[in-house]
Amino acid sequence: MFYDFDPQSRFLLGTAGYPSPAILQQAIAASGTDIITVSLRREGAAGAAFRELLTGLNIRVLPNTAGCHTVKEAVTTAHMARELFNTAWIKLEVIGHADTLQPDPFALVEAARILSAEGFQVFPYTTEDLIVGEKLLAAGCELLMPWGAPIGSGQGLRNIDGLRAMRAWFSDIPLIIDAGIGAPSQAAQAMEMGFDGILLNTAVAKAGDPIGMANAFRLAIEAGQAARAAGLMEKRDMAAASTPIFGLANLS
Ligand SMILES: CC(=O)[C@@H](O)[C@H](O)COP(=O)(O)O
Repeated sequence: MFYDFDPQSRFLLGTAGYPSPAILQQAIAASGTDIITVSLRREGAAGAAFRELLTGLNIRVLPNTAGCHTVKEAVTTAHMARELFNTAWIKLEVIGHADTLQPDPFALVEAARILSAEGFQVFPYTTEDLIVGEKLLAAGCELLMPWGAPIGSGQGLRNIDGLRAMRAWFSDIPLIIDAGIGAPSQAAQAMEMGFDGILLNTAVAKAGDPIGMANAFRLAIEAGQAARAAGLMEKRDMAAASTPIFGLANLS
């Protein structure tokens, strides 16, 4: 569950930077997503146009505070988002570093505390840091969104060990990988590791064929989820014959 919502799809899609609104609309349909995220600061007053684009699609909007660098900016943007989209959901981004777009953990926790106390259901974009994760939960968040890699980098899961530790540490908390996913195989890998969802934008929006790529990510995320559910084999250091020798005909 992501707060009060149990989505069918574990693919959360960003809506920025598509070649056209029509391609965005078709990419959303091809992704099979139940949740799209929209940037208030980038879309500005385009809320009405956005709602129109979603007509007929059974999709929940997760507004985000992309581009915010301070607690005040993020909180103000969240207030605007609530008005515009009539939702208590907010994907909270408070960027601390212009080059890496790394979240500012101190401002993030503070903004999460303020917004949670105001009744928002906060989806915090964070790192794989366990202590920051603990603080975000204490601030009122019910899920965490660790980065795979810096936004727009397409590097995939850059700190596998850190993410694995996070998955183990927060075993009962929904964890959604957010940002830095560049290829469907990386999304499948995260789902195989037991993450609960994947949020991405650039890899689809900037693909040669965004609709085809949205479909490819849908398949990969479903495959990773199914593989996890089916029980992946343990890795071994040594070979283990896959064909049993018991019952072999004696040819000597
Ligand atoms: C759209 C959005 O919310 C981004 O800030 C998000 O983090 C996606 O990152 P990528 O563009 O790297 O997929």
